[in-house]
Amino acid sequence: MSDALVNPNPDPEPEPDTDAVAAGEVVDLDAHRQPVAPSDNTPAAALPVEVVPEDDSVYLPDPVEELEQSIARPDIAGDRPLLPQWIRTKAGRQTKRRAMTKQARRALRKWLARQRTTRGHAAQAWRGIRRSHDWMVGFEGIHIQAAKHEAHVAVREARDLARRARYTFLPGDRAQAQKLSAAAQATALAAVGAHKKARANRRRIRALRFLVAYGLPIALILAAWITHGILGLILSFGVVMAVEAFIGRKPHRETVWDVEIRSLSEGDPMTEGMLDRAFKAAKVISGDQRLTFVTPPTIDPAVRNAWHAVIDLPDVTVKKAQDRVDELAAAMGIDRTNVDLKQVGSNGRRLALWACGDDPFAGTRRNPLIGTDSKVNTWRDGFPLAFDKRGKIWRPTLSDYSFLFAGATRSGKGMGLANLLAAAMLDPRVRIRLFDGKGAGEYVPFAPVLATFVRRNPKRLVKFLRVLAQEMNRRTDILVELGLSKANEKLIDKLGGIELVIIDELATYTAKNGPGGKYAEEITELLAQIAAVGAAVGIVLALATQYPEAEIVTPRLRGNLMARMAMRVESPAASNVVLGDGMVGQGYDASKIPNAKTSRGRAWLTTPDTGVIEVRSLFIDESTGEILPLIETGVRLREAEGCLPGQYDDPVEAAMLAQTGVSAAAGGEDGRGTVVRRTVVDHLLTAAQDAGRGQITNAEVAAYLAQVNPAYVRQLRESEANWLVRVGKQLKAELTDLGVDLAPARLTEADGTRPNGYTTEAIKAAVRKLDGD
Ligand SMILES: Nc1ncnc2c1ncn2[C@@H]1O[C@H](COP(=O)(O)OP(=O)(O)OP(=O)(O)O)[C@@H](O)[C@H]1O
Repeated sequence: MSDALVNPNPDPEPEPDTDAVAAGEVVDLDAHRQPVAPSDNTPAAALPVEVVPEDDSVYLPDPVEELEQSIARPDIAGDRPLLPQWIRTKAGRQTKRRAMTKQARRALRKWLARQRTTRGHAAQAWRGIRRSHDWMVGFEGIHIQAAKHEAHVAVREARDLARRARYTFLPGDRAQAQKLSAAAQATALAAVGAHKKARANRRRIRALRFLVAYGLPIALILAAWITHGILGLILSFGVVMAVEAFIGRKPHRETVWDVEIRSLSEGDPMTEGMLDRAFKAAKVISGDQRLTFVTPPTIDPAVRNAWHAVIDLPDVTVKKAQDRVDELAAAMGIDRTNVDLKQVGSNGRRLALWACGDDPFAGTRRNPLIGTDSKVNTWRDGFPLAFDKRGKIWRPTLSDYSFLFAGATRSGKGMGLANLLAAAMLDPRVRIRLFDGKGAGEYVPFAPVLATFVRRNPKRLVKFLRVLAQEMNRRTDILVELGLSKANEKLIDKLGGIELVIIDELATYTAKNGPGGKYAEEITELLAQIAAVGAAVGIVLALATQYPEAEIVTPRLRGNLMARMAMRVESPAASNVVLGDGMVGQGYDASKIPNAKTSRGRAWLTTPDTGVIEVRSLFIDESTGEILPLIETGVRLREAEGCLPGQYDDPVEAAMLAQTGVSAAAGGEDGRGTVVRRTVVDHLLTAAQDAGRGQITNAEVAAYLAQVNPAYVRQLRESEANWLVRVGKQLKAELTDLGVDLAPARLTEADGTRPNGYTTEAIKAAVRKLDGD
């Protein structure tokens, strides 16, 4: 089939001939196109424009951009006025081929649908046998009857004429009568011969038909029985009955579909007529109103089976069309997910309509950073997070707001965070601080890059957030000094890098009766404060939770997390907790996302830049360890710039070390985020608890410390008294360094002796003080 189809409807007045277009209208775009009013806030019908990253950040081009380039061949000679460029592209041809295949399939399906039986297949098979028998019997009988009748008549006539000739005595008349009698006899003989021939003919034809109608099936059944036994008998009988049922089918005569109804999901092309009907059926416009096409429906080469058009609505706002998107989609034979309606321009009536016959989120898309070994500028270019229905990849920046990822278990929250981490690792300026509330090992491989990594430790988080709040104030002071309200890219280094605080499974920390219950209120408050002003000074939060409940994510906290991604949730109420009160009523309901493997990562995303849009997160295959090379690249890039944990002065972890005696940089000592403090006070407490008397003497303390710390071991030729004095001094110095006020006191032992030592209560009080409780 030629690529060049003639425009079936160059004139906007008459109804377009929908049948004439097989796979997409080839139209004079220039003739139809009117200038589209530029708009600041809407990207219009144009394919999305991406930020072009500069030299210090790498992004692979979106497939959309590639396609746009591939169809951007200029028509230098101007000799293709009626053909849009895309029809000449591979994508255009493929789309057309697909549409034709789909239509052929649909035609077959419809034909089959008409063959349905209403009285059971056995009846249908019996009808088939009867029909086969009728066919075998044939219509030859009627010829034989006629020939027989003719023969009878001719014989009777010949007999009469012979009798008349016999009894005619006048010589002239007798000769005439004999002549007639002879002719009648010849006719009678011929008629009898014809009758015999017809009978012979019928016997021959019937024998042949018998062979086909009965002989073949019987032979098939017998052959199958002999060669394959009883199984062959059953199978061949089944086949014969199926053929008989097919012969006995009784097609529905009444029309079960309306030829006027066209459906994008069936592969029909989007046409002006289809849209006009759909808008009327959805009651967006009334029966006497008409749509005006600014650009006619054309294929969107970026997405399979997708179309777009720009329409001027008659005395109706785009908002009204958006409100009736469900009905509109249904009238086009697709789901609302497959439709995107955007206002173009500022008069409120120009609509950019995009619709796709297939589910645009049925396929996955890989994160474009996979395989990259260059830096990413997350402040300016953002991080690739998700793709929308038009195939555009959204890249929120780390310069404006904090994030919330929420969804039921296995809905894809982790993938959202993985996309964020993938880009953050490749930006050495980002100090990633990860608090894993689930406590599993999934983030351990990231540890070498993480400025802070702590697993399931609410007490540590609350202390950290206090320190971070101070850090936020320090940064704010710098901005105040410079007379700025918000950090800019040049200031990032001066401020101390971009702080990205990731908390996976927030409920561990903010649930009142969870493991962090004691700190829940303070953590929520600190998070809300940091989310409110942090982004302005380069501190960004990314929180993830499986329990989107008002207790876990309070409305105040949610209000300050400006970018929120609601994956599939369990209830409309949970969806509202993420997206905002009343959003379900406006049609944004994450609980309607199907609970299926193919919908993992699907979500409603709301940010100040995008509004509420439907997306699916980009995919990073954990099973094949796709993230691991990115971690290695992250380590290499950071090492080169002195940005690995331990290579630079980190005021946050330094403060945490001073407060708690242990650092969680790169996951702490074991690199697994198991940040357990092992100070001398802990040793004292363990020793006292081991002693089991509620107190411990100096001598016992010295003996215990010598076991756990070589510095306390008694030296060769050191007298016991000297050793005890040395241990006492060393211990005092360590306690002073920790800021712990714990001096030995005189104890009373059960045997009446009064050695120096510590009560367990006094040590516990020192531990509590150290923990800041
Ligand atoms: N955008 C996506 N495309 C394809 N598959 C995805 C996508 N997002 C998630 N998945 C798959 O869904 C599964 C669950 O994802 P993930 O672990 O991110 O969910 P989760 O909500 O964090 O689960 P959990 O609550 O158990 O931690 C994984 O196997 C993942 O590969």
